[in-house]
Amino acid sequence: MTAKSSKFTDEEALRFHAAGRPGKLEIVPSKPMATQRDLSLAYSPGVAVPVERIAENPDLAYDYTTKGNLVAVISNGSAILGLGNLGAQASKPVMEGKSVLFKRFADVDSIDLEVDTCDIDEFVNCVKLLGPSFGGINLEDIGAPECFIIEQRLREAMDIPVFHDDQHGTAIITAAGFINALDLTGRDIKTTKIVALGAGAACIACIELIKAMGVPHDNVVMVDRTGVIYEGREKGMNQWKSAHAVKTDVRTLEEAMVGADAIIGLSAAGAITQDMVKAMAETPIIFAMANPDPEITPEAVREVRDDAIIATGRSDYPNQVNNVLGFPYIFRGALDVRARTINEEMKIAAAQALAELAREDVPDEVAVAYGGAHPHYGPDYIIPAPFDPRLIRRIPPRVAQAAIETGVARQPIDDMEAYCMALSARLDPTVDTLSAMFEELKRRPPRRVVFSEAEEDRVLRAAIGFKAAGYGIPVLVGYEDTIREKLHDMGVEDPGSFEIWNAAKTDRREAYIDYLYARLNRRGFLLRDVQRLVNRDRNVFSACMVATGDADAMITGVTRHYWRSLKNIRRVIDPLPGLKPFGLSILVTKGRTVFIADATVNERPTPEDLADIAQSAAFFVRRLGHDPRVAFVSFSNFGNPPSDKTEHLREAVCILDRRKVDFEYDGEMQADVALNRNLMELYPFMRLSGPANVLIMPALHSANIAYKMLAELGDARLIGPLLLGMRSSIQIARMTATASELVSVAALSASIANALDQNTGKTDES
Ligand SMILES: NC(=O)C1=CN([C@@H]2O[C@H](COP(=O)(O)OP(=O)(O)OC[C@H]3O[C@@H](n4cnc5c(N)ncnc54)[C@H](OP(=O)(O)O)[C@@H]3O)[C@@H](O)[C@H]2O)C=CC1
Ligand SMILES: CC(=O)C(=O)O
Ligand SMILES: [Mg+2]
Repeated sequence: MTAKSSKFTDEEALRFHAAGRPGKLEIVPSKPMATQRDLSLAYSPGVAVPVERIAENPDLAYDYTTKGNLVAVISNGSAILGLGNLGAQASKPVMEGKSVLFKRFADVDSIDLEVDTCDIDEFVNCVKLLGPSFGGINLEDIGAPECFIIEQRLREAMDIPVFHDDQHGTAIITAAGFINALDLTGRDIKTTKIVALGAGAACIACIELIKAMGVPHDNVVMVDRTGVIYEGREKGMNQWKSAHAVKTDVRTLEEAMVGADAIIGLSAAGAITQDMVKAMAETPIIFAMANPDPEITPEAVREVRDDAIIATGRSDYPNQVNNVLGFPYIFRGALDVRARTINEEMKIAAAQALAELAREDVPDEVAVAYGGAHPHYGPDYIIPAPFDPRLIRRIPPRVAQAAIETGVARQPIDDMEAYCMALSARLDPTVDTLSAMFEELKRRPPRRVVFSEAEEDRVLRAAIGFKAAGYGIPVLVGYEDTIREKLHDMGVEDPGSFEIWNAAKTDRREAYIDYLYARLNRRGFLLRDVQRLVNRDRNVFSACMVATGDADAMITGVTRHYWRSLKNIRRVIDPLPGLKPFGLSILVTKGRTVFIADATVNERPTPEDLADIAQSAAFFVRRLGHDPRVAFVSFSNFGNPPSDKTEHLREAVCILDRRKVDFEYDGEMQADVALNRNLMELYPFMRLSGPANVLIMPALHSANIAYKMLAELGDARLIGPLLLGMRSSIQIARMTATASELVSVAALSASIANALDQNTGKTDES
C-alpha cells in the first residue's frame, strides 16, 4: 500500500528521497577542521583532556560532547505507521524523517538507528548499551505489546529520557485536542462515551491518559481486529488489552458505535464506515488518526454528518492530531534541563500548553503560519498547526519547569524569561516564513504561473510539483505533443488537465504582437522584428501572456543565460513606477539568513539606485519575518582607507537619512564588520544594533561574485536571486536549478504576484 494523496505522485515521493545525497540527513562538524592545530585539538592528543574529565565525572559529557542535544530515533520496524511490520530496514525513511523534524522544529540534533530484531531482550540490550551517546531516546514504530515491555525495561535501565513517541507523544497531542473537542461540544468528561479503535501502542496510551484525566473506565469500549474487548474475551488478548476490557454485550465495532459520543481511531486505513458515523450521537467527535491514511476521510464524514468535529494525523486537513506537535518540543524542554526521564508531570504540562495555545487568538505575526488566516478556536481549529512558531516558545518551558519541579532535572534553568527568548532564536524565520507564504497560496484564488521552458524535464517536473502542492495553476509553454508525452512518462495520470500554450497555434498571438509593437515601434523595432520575437522567443511570448493578463506570473531561466532572458523580458514588462528592478539573493546558513542585493541587474548603481534598492530590499525582508539591518558594504570602513570608489555608498546613506526610512542602515563598511558583532564594537558610533542581514553591494560584480561564492563554497542554501521592482512577477531561475528549487521559485513568483496586486506602485516593494 502507498500513501494515497492528491498532492504528489509515488514517483515524486521516490525522487524526493533519492535526489542529490540519498536520504534526508547529513552530519556536519560543529568545530573547524582546517588546520593541524584544529586536528590536534579535535582528535589526538587534545581529545584526551575531555576524555579524562568525563571519566571522572560522566555528567561532563553534556559539556564536552554532543550528548546534551542529541536524540536517537530507534525502531525495529515492527509497526511502521499503519503499514505493519515491514522490518528494520524499511523503517529507515520514517526514522530519518523524524530526525529531520527534531531539527526543523526544535533544533534538536537527531540520528536514526534501525535495530534488526523483534526479540525483546536483544533490542533492550542493544539500546541500553548505546545509552552514553545520547541525551534522550525516542522509540518509534515498535508494535504492541512488545513496545510496552521494551519501554518499561529501558526506562528502568537508563538515566536519560526514554520515550515511546507512538504511545506518549500521540497521547499528549490527542489529549490536548480531545479536551478542546469536549469543551466545544459542551460535554462532561465524566459522561462522554468513547469508542477506542485499536488496542496497540498508540491507542492504549491515549486511553490511559484520557482515563487519567477523568473518563470513567466503563465509558470506553476498546475494539481491535477481533472486535470489542469485553470482560472474558480470550482471543487475541494480552494484559494491556485486558486492563481496558469492559462488561458489555456489544461485540462489533458497528454495535459499539451506536450512540457513541467520540471515536479515537489509531488502527488502520478505512476501518470506519459512513454507516457507523451516522449511528453516533449528536456532534460526534471523530479522531481518525491512522497514518498515512485515516480510518475514514473527513470528506466521507462530511457527506453523512455536518455536525462532527473531525481530526486526522495528516497535514492536508484541518485539525492535524499528530505527534509531530509534541516530540520536538518535549525533548527540547527535557534536554535543556538535562532531564533524567520524561515523567507524567512533564507530559501533562505539554498537553496543557498545547490545549491552551489553541484557545488563543492567532496574532498577526503568526497568521502567516496559517496561510494568512486567523483561525479561531472552534470545530476546525482545536489544535495549533505544526508550523505555528509559538510552539517552540510555549511547550519546552512548561516541560522544563515540570522537570525541575519534580526533581528530574540535572541542570535547572535560573532565568526562564531568557530561556524563552533563546528558544525563539533557535529557528530561522526565513524557513518558517517561506513555508507559510507557500501555504498562503493554497488558500487564495490560484495564480496562473507560466512555465516558459516546459519541454525541459526539470521544468515539467517542477510544474507537476507546483500543481500537486496546490500552489497555483501551471501554464505550460511548448509543443503540446512533446509535453503531453513527457507528462505521461513522468507518471501523470491526466496529462490533459495541464494547460499548454503553443506560440505557433494560439489565437492570442496577434494581440501580443500588437501590444509589443506599440511598445517597441519607436525603439527601432519593425513590425516583423516584433513578430519574430513573439513567435520565436519563449520568454517574450510568455512575458506577453503576463503583460496582457492571460497569466499572473512567470518562471524561466534554465535554457538561456540570465542576461538574455532579462533583456527580452524587459522589452515586454516595465519596472514599477519610480523603482529600480534588482536581484535579491537569499542565503540561508545555519541559524542565519543574509540577503544580498543587487545580485543581477544594475552594473554600476548610482547613490539613488543604491538607496532605492536598500528600501525595496528592506521591505521584502520584513515580509519574510526579519527586522532589516542594512549594511552598504565595500573594502573600507567609514572612509578608511579614503577612496572615491566608495563615495556612492556614503551618499546612499545620506539619501536614506533624508528619506527618514524606518529601518536600520549604515555604511560603508567591510563585510566582516557588517556580519561580526565583535568587529562591530570597534565602531561604537555604528547605527546597526546587531550584525547586518541585508548587504547592499557597491556594484554588480561584487554582489554576483559574493552570492555565488557563498553558495558554492559555504554551506549556505541559496534561494533566488529574486527579481524585484518589476510591474509583474517574473522570476529567472538559475540555469542549474533543480526541480524542487524551481517549485520554490515558481511559488515565490505567485506569492510576489499576490503582493503586487495587494499593493500597487511603490508601496509594495519599496
Ligand atoms: N496521528 C498520530 O500522531 C499517530 C498515529 N498512529 C497511527 O496509529 C495506528 C496504530 O499505530 P500503533 O499503535 O503504533 O500500532 P500497533 O501495531 O501497536 O497497534 C495497531 C492496533 O490497531 C489494531 N487494528 C489494526 N487494524 C484494525 C482494524 N481494521 N480494526 C480494528 N483494529 C485494528 C490492531 O489490532 P490487533 O491488536 O487485533 O492486532 C492493534 O491493536 C497506525 O496507523 C499509526 O500510523 C500512531 C502513532 C501516532
Ligand atoms: C505519526 C506516527 O508516529 C505514526 O503514524 O506512527
Ligand atoms: Mg510512529
